[in-house]
Amino acid sequence: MSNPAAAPEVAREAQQPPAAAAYKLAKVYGKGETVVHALRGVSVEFAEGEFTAIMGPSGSGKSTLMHCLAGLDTASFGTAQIGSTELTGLNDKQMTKLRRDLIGFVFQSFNLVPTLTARENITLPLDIAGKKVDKEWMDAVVDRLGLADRLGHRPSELSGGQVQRVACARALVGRPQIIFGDEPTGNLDSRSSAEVLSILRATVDDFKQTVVIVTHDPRAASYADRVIFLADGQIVNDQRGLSTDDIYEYMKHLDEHPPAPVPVPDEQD
Ligand SMILES: Nc1ncnc2c1ncn2[C@@H]1O[C@H](COP(=O)(O)OP(=O)(O)OP(=O)(O)O)[C@@H](O)[C@H]1O
Repeated sequence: MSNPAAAPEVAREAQQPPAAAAYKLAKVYGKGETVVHALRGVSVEFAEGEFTAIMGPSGSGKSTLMHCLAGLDTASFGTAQIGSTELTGLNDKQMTKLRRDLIGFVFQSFNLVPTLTARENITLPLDIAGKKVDKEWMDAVVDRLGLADRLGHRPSELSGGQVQRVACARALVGRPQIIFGDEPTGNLDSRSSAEVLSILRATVDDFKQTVVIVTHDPRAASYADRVIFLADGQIVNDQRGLSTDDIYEYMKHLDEHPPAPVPVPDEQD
């Protein structure tokens, strides 16, 4: 549902349209006594060619924000955009095409197809879209993620970390305009985590792709150019160039001093 009052209010970060944006995005679950305001009117733009990490305490709305931005969930109020396309205006078919053409996903819940090999899973989105696989890039991604000798294996023959790296390769291989990751290193050991994060970093630095991840891990967030902190469905801090220690300290501060909830847009109107 689109809210006509949801005019963009955030300052444009760059001359070109943002790779993704939310304007006064609100998400309400349930009603009456069980109502949950998962997002309380969040406005944020993600500039092209930037790596952003979204952090915040459990239940602060990180996944909800990412799912609304990626067209996997719909907002109760406000708008979400990919490039200049407003997602609320799209039908199912248009949404599927937009997700397929422009977005790469590294979500833990996005399972691989069990009957396909790792290689087939990685190229599946391109095969479906009828696009050619860039072999050089595919080899680089697969090498970097340590999957070269696992390409013929099916998901059941891979470890959890390898499955997650295959999902990461699948998201990267088509060089989508924007990559969303929900805890992309959640199940990985520190070495595999570093590989996944450094390849995400490289897609931003070398190919000017846009990456947005949700993470609980300050070390993972420190790979990002920008860290957005959510608490109780609102953005409470938005900074660039933070170190692991800075992020850790701010998360501690958030736990100790949770901000007061802001009124949600439907209450304001
Ligand atoms: N389908 C749903 N029905 C009801 N409430 C929901 C639903 N999905 C999420 N919520 C609630 O919305 C709030 C935000 O959830 P969300 O998953 O976005 O938080 P999160 O910051 O990603 O949390 P975590 O770090 O624990 O994954 C939480 O209070 C959650 O319980």
